[in-house]
Amino acid sequence: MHSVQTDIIKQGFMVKRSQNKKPYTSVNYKKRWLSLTSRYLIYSDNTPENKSEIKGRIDLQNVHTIEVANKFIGVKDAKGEPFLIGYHGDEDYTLFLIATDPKERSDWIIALRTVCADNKNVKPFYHPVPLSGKRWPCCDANRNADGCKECEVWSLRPTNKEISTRNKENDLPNGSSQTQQQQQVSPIMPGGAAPGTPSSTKPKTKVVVALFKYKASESGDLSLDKNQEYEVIDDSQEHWWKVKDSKGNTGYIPSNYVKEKELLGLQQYEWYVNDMSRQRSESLLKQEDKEGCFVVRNSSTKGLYTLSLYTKVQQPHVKHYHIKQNSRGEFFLSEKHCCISIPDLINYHKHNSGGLASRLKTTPCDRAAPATAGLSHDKWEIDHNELMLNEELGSGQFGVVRKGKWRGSIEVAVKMMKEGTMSEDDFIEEAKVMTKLQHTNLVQLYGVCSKKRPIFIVTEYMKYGSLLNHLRRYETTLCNNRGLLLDMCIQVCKGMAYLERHNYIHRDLAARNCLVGTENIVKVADFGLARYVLDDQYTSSGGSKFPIKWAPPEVLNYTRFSSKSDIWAYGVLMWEVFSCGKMPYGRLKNTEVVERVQKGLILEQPKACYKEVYDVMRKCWSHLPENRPSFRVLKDQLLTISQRILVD
Ligand SMILES: Nc1ncnc2c1ncn2[C@@H]1O[C@H](COP(=O)(O)OP(=O)(O)OP(=O)(O)O)[C@@H](O)[C@H]1O
Ligand SMILES: [Zn+2]
Repeated sequence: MHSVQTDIIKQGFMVKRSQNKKPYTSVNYKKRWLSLTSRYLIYSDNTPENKSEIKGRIDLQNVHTIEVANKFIGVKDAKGEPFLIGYHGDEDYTLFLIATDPKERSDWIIALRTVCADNKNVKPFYHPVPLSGKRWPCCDANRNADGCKECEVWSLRPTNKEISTRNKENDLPNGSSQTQQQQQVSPIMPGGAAPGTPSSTKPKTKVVVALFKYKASESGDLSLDKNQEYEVIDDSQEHWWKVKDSKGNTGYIPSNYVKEKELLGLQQYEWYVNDMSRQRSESLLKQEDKEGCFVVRNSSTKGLYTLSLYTKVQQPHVKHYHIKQNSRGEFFLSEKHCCISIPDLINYHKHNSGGLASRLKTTPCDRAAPATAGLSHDKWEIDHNELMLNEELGSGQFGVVRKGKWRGSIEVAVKMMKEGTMSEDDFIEEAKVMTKLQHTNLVQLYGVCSKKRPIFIVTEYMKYGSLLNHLRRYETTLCNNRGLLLDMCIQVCKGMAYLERHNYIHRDLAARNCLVGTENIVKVADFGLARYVLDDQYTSSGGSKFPIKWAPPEVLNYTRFSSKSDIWAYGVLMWEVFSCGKMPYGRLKNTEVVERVQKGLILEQPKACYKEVYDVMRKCWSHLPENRPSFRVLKDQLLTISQRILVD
């Protein structure tokens, strides 16, 4: 029997996966009684009343990851909703638990994250499935590889409704008479399941809410109405889930258009824009140009929020306010007006400016929905006849790029590949994989038209064209806004960190291969394409079209590409950004550049560049690849620099 009953925050039965601390012992799943205290997560073989024996416990101080796991965590027909807890012991361990339904899972996750809220060394990435042998099946990386999936921000605040329906006793076993010490529940402290739900209730299905409208294009797809709820039938594939609407219709929908209802948090509000940077929020609000227009975004300090507000008083500008919390956990912008939740606080300031530059009046409207991973479920071959081709957007090595529309509704860019420029069959095979790469800062590949020649590559359309042209066109305004330049670099870094996490090498990263869209979004394009080019003027480092000025010594000498050669190119890209589109090494000939690089001479610090940012570039140009940072590390460093330079 354990004796820490006084401090129980949450308890209940769950299925626990054996932890396989020794390799090659067989995996088992056992029903366990879990007790969460402020210090430990304890698992026993039974309830304390029925003579329980403690089987193990985790010291919560060591927890670094608390995330939803993939449905299939190694057992064929596991029912329920898995999640995982990563923690340090003498090694790094992951505990997989399976809750009966989505609500119970999210209650456990929120309760655990609340207890662990102040933990140090919380990890930014994780693998959503157990290690298999020496590899991670999710990303096929080896066991030491960093996670392939981004962790959620831990400070998911429950809504008011959740707070009021909270009941601390409902997770106790039926008929239990034990008294619990009242846990110290601050208003933001999440609690257990809804009142009166014994832990043996029927598993509830996962319900998602549509964040965007979606129009089904194939018969197997389902349209989404914004804010409507859908029941999830099959979420075993990453990007397309099968769901059921309220009328009983079923079909596939893009998973990035919905969010699990239980985890919705602030995302149900129009004004919440998630991870948008300070610079991008300014672009968005200025574009909208309405007094009192505002958004709430994640601040650059993880777990905090910032209100960005547009006002024309005196002159049009955007003000940024940290949303602070007092010792009681209440939120405020000015200390006189504290509210129990962020939505309440926003509501308050809709009626009272309460010290802000303006009352909160409107939010930006008609924001574009994100690109989907392919144009429909399991679709990457696109019918030529369904593409309407319009004006030319530009042309490159491979041929002409034209703006187009798919089935009269979705704007796309169509790259018409000059015949004989690429090994087509290999590329078409690869395109299946590439449509599955999905990130805010990557230009989405929708698919290919490969049944006729020339083949078309169909991608997301980006309104402002290549980053290089954009930098040159807006040189005067951009070079006075160094914060925006740094933000562009950070956006590219995020896209590249995603590729790095998926062991995907770009091979031709440069400002000309990034594209700019609305709200100053920057995305990386043409990743991996270089492998399929047949022209050896382009592929061999001695060739006249080879991107020598973006290549590190090991590529020049041995054509050795890696994520670290992408890092070198990224340093050059940063240089391009901060010099507003200048040609690296000016008019030096390729042979002269090679000589310089071999001697260890590097590009000079551009005028508009911060010293700290130039230091980062120099690290990217370390002669030995292993001395260069990774994109994952770089991203954090750049965010820290941006935080220091601009008061958020
Ligand atoms: N998805 C897109 N949306 C909008 N414009 C695009 C898109 N893709 C390409 N463009 C435009 O077409 C131009 C040519 O693109 P392309 O990728 O073929 O060549 P490039 O990148 O300039 O050169 P290279 O082929 O040597 O890499 C770009 O500079 C850009 O202006
Ligand atoms: Zn993985």
